[in-house]
Amino acid sequence: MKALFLPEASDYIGGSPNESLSLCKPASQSPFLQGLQQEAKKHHLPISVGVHEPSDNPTSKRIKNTLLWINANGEITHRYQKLHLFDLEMENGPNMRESTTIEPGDEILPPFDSPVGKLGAMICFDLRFPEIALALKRQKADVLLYPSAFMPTTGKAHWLPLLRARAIECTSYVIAAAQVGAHNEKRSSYGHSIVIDPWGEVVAELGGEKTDEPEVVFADIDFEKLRSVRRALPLKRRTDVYPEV
Ligand SMILES: O=C(O)CNC(=O)[C@H](CS)NC(=O)CCC(=O)C(=O)O
Repeated sequence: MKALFLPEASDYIGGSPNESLSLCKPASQSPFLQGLQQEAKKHHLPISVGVHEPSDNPTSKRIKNTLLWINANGEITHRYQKLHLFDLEMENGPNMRESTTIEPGDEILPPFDSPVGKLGAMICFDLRFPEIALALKRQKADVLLYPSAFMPTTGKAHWLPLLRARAIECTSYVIAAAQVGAHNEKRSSYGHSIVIDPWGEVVAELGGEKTDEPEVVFADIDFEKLRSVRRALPLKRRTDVYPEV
């Protein structure tokens, strides 16, 4: 059983807020998504993909940043809308204001079954908020998804330790497919797509030498490993002392 995991914003990364808005299409009118749906069906391969989608409010000047699950019949069966938006203001750049173009979601998508385990959906900047990962783990997620387009500056400093921490503290697999290289004059992404096991060990990663080229990496999800780590390290929370998330 296999599944394909693609990054955040796999449809496009705009060079400006206006470009991002103007390129946005509903799923039913997106040639990119329709292509993926056909391929999913043809190869019987479920696909997780991050895209942009229009707001439900037709007068909104913002769009949604979503993660879609396309099942092996080519149908979109799950949709998570990014909760935390990336606003960054460093003294000498880079700056980023995702909240000007993106409308935040307001719910956690309950983990859902897939051929590669029960999946918990998050997107990129959500990685910095352990509460959402812990809530998904509590709802029985086996695998945490962080499709991303991390910035090179923050990526170098934070990508790996944050992802390993989420895997270790949730005793869960982490799959983080990431955008890589230059998108336009202003934007480029850190890359380093990675799969981490529930013990915190990196089982597959991209990056290495040619960090700027698109690549694919394969990894196995070992359910016996998942069970044995959780058995050995039960992490019983003191929700009598602090609130459960
Ligand atoms: O803009 C798009 O179309 C796609 N979305 C993104 O690239 C988003 C928002 S700008 N990137 C991040 O959240 C990076 C977070 C990050 O780098 C960090 O947390 O350090």
